[in-house]
Amino acid sequence: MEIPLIDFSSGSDEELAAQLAYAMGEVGFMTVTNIGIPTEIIDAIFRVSSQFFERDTDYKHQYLYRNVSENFGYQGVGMESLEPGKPGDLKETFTLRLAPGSDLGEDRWPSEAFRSTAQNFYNECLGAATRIMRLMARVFELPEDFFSATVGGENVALRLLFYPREQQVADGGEQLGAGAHTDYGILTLLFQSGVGGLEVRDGNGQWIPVPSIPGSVVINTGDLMHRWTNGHFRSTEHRVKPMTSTQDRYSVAFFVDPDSQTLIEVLPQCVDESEGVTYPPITAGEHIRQKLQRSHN
Ligand SMILES: O=C(O)CCC(=O)C(=O)O
Ligand SMILES: [Fe+2]
Repeated sequence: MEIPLIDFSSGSDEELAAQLAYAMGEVGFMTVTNIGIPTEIIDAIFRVSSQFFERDTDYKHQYLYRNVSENFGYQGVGMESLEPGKPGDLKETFTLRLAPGSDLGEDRWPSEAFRSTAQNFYNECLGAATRIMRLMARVFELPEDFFSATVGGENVALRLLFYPREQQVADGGEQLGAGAHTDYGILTLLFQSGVGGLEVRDGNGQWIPVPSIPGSVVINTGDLMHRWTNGHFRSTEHRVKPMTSTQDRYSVAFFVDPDSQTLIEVLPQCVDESEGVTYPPITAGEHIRQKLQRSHN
């Protein structure tokens, strides 16, 4: 299995939609270049991220994550297991749900520069994600804003991720940087800083590395897209290997999920008589709540 590479600066919308349909239908992941997010904005979020994670534990603990309904704040190594039941992930994170519209107090943000950089980056990512969602709607011959109209922002989250170097791996190799999981919502944009470690699982259960290509963004579809399309778009399992070498790894993820009240029902055009409807309807809120709970126990 190869991760398809798609250049968004060339081709008509129809051609891009066809490439996207192939990538999401066969792999569930693609690497995209020229999505239109300015390099300075990407560089700035990585700068803010490393400045934060380099601080000491006492400092970072001032901004601790409190609960899954806020879905906001800092988590240290071991505080989350993306693969439920496994030892905690060897990563640190700063999660920012609804970065621009957040009504959490000033004291929850490390600095004004952190806040404005995160908000700028969030807005750019939302623009890029909207373009992708419109192409996805085209694939299923839906009105252009069918998917994007469900994304008001209440379940959209930006996440800064830091995988510190030289980790001691517990339980005979069971512990990972990020445990094997599928993402929850419509799609995820993932930016990597040049250090590899992300892997996706192919149909034979083999783990395939996703290279970190400078200037590119990795995009994958999540569970709710999988359900909506009756499995036509994949929600592919992925994980991050633990950083046991002398290199730190940074990444930034932007999760695009529908508003809680959105009822995710299999699209009629995705049902053919032989397969029937595979998934019962579920609200986006219920699905996201279940997944967040499972990884934060
Ligand atoms: O850090 C990465 O490369 C992937 C992180 C990830 O898959 C996630 O947070 O959902
Ligand atoms: Fe993920």
